[in-house]
Amino acid sequence: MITLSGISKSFKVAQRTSGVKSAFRALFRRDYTEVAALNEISFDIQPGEIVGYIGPNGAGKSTTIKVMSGILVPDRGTCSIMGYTPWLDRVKYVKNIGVVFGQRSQLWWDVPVIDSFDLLRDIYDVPNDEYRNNLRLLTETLDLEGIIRTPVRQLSLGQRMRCEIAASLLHSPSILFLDEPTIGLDAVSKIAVRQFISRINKEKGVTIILTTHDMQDIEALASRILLIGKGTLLYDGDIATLKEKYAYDTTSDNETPPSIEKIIVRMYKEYEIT
Ligand SMILES: Nc1ncnc2c1ncn2[C@@H]1O[C@H](COP(=O)(O)OP(=O)(O)OP(=O)(O)O)[C@@H](O)[C@H]1O
Repeated sequence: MITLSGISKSFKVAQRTSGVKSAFRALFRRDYTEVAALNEISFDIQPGEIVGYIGPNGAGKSTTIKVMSGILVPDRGTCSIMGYTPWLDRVKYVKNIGVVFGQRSQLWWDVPVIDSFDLLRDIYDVPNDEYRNNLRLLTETLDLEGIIRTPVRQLSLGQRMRCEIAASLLHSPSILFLDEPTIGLDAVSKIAVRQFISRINKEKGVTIILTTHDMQDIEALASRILLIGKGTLLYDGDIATLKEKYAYDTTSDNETPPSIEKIIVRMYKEYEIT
């Protein structure tokens, strides 16, 4: 369903130094450095999987999600998702995917949530019956009834995040990219979001790629993880195997068996990516 092969992406970043002299010089000459965000990333994801995409800050997770959702064009490599190349077939492709960036909103700030939903229905050209059914189901399961007529800017983070997730699913996508969907949520909201993600995966077979720094998200949802560090894919395998491998590892502390959080910290150290 998803195949990435040798995806590389770098960014050209203007060097800025402080001081009036440097600012003046920068008007005429800019120095650039290149940041290699992704280096030959390859993996396959099958329909119905929930994959945890993890790695430390700046590892390249969001860049990968942006490439997979067609927002960024890689420098090299191929990406085929449901037969589409995301950045080439954007218009047709986006009907098949939902994307949630925990740190950004796809909802219009000043209007009631329902107006954003209606707009998304028009953008994605969702048939009326399908839209009504999805809206009803999402309103019930994500408990949106009391907030759907409120402007987005008046919502709490947890309320907004539930609306963001609903917004990403109104057009019944087969694939959902979740980039830090539980960031900043309280314990109750986190559990509610996790339960919902698990439910749409089980009941609707939605394939989910989840980036998160919250290892409890991973523990609760993913059976497979992809570990990325400094733009390179370092581990691709199931969590059960990792747990077996580290089952009797008591080097970091006395926790036996170690939690997934401890295992990941250990892996970050082993791969020298912290
Ligand atoms: N638009 C951009 N311009 C320049 N550099 C960028 C840009 N976007 C990302 N980068 C750089 O690419 C690298 C990977 O960034 P990315 O956002 O993919 O990391 P991440 O794994 O999602 O990190 P985090 O966990 O902190 O969100 C970082 O070094 C970052 O500074």
